[in-house]
Amino acid sequence: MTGPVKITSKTEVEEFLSKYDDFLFDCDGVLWQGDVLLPKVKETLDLLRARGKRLIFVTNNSTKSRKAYTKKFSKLGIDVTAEEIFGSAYSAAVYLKKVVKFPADKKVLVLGESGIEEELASEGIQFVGGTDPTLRRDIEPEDYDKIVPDPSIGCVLSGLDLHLNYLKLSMALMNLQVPDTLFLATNIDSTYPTHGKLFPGAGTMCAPLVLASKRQPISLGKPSKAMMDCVKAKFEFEPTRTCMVGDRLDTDIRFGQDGDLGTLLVLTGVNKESDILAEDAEIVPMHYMTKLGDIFELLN
Ligand SMILES: O=C(O)[C@H](O)[C@H](O)COP(=O)(O)O
Ligand SMILES: [Mg+2]
Repeated sequence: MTGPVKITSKTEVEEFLSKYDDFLFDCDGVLWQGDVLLPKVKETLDLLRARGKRLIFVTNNSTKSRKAYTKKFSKLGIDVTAEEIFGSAYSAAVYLKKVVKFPADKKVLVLGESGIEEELASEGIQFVGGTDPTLRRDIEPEDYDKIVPDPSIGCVLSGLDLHLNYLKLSMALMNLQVPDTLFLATNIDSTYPTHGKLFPGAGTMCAPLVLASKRQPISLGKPSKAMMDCVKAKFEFEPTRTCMVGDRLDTDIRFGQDGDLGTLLVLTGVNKESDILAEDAEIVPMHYMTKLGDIFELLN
């Protein structure tokens, strides 16, 4: 197996760029950490666009809808349309609408933020939970009798929820104990890279439910085939001329490999150089570089 090629020179960047027409960019840990753009990201994206490359943004972060992401990009000085963004909240909403054909008289119980709510609403799917402020409280003694399976709930959908609590977990578990209730996750990332550290990821929201319900969710984020099928259907790119750029081996790089794309790992997020150079490394990208901005810096 040829080892990963580290891109460190102008010649290597030119050779790398000549292989691809389309680039799928992961966001957290590649473009930014939290709300801070990583070095020379804007310059790199502008350079790729100037060379006629197509840019698509594929994020597992379900806290924002595609529309909300366009605002985040704009605040960071980068013009991106909602059509160029494909988030796990959108992936889950499309899956419920188009694959599950979720009944109009049923609701989704959401453990997550507004991104999930907005994408479900855009597909005409009813939901409860999510950012509902009445659920952001301790469980009270009188709740135990009130929390029962709700026949109007057809699905429990979990994502990165910055307001998780015992009350919401209890409501979700009651409904997951009904076998017909669908158990979905926007993604199951173990950690969330921000502020130079690793915080609990979306996977830690559904983990308690997996343990308690003895059920596994269907995950609609990277590296799921469901997400790749959706992205391929929407953008119709040529896999061998498309590169997935990510910071996480078990989501981004796996996603690219399973989709027969080229892969580039950047070391500004979850995984480090030692993870791919280790003898027992299971997932190894084709290429890697210290940060995405190296593309701009090495060419200038
Ligand atoms: O826990 C999460 O949801 C993920 O860490 C995070 O959102 C990943 O986002 P991405 O790197 O796919 O943009
Ligand atoms: Mg990432």
